[in-house]
Amino acid sequence: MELKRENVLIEALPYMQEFYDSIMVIKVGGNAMVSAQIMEDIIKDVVLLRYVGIKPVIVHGGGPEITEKMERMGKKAEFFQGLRITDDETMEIARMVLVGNINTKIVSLIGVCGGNGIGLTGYDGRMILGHKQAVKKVVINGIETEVDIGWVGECEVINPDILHIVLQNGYIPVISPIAVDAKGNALNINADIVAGDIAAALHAKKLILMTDVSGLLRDVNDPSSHISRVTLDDIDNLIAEGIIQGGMIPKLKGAAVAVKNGVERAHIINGSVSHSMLLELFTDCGVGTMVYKFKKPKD
Ligand SMILES: Nc1ncnc2c1ncn2[C@@H]1O[C@H](COP(=O)(O)OP(=O)(O)O)[C@@H](O)[C@H]1O
Ligand SMILES: CC(=O)N[C@@H](CCC(=O)OP(=O)(O)O)C(=O)O
Repeated sequence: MELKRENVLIEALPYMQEFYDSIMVIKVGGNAMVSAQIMEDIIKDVVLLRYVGIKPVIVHGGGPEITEKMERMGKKAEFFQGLRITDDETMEIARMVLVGNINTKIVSLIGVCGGNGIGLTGYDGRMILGHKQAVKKVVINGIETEVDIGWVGECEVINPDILHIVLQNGYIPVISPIAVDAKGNALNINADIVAGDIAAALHAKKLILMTDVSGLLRDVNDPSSHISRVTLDDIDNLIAEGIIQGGMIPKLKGAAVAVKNGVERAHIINGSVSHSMLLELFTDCGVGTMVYKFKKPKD
């Protein structure tokens, strides 16, 4: 049956009413930013949200770009449990790529699409205060070894004041996942974790995590094994069963922090499919995986 255009628009009305004036934190992963066209489509959607009275906040990643830049500079990217081992030089490269390149590009695109973006890092307004993660202990061949993952941080405090100021004035904040420690050192934090913490601190209505898969899959190689809903209680089991792996772990952890702290729902969606965010937010058929706190709502 052909869906009439006017029906699509009218289906959006109750959602627009519900979301009016609410804050939504949108995390755009490096893997979602697959092409200039996709990037533009994502930003157009964000600007549309602003024009229908929603207050979007973007947190961006850029892991693949950091790796590419490191390799071009003759440096091997190494990870420990999904976190980039970040020595002095890697921190410099990460800041160059995240702040100097990706953040500026997103802010510029927002302008081109008719919105007002403003680029921020954890330094601005002392927004993301953190500390270096402790040295990790691992057992290799039966011998306990210490692994220092360098300038990788953990959020301690989020000061959302600067975000409220810019949101109140109609800007779309664009946040790089860089925190600052008490001595002023920069810290590299996974962008999903930053997005979860920011959504919690802002008491956002929703956290939307955009990546390159259509949400959580029971079998990562089988797109038909899509899981459309998970509760907070499901997450630990799915990690323990090995179903949630690699880059999906920080996403679910970020989603869990947000939802535990009052964000109504978190959604993991495929950002590399054009306008997936509009479908998730404004139509009756969601397209990703929804993370929520309590028992499953009725189908
Ligand atoms: N159960 C799972 N369902 C879907 N994706 C998974 C799952 N477990 C691991 N993944 C991996 O997580 C990746 C997304 O995380 P990541 O590469 O960090 O993306 P981003 O750069 O968007 O943050 C997927 O491309 C997929 O390979
Ligand atoms: C500590 C750590 O691993 N930080 C990440 C920050 C960027 C990020 O999270 O990017 P994606 O969202 O594209 O994965 C990194 O250096 O890759």
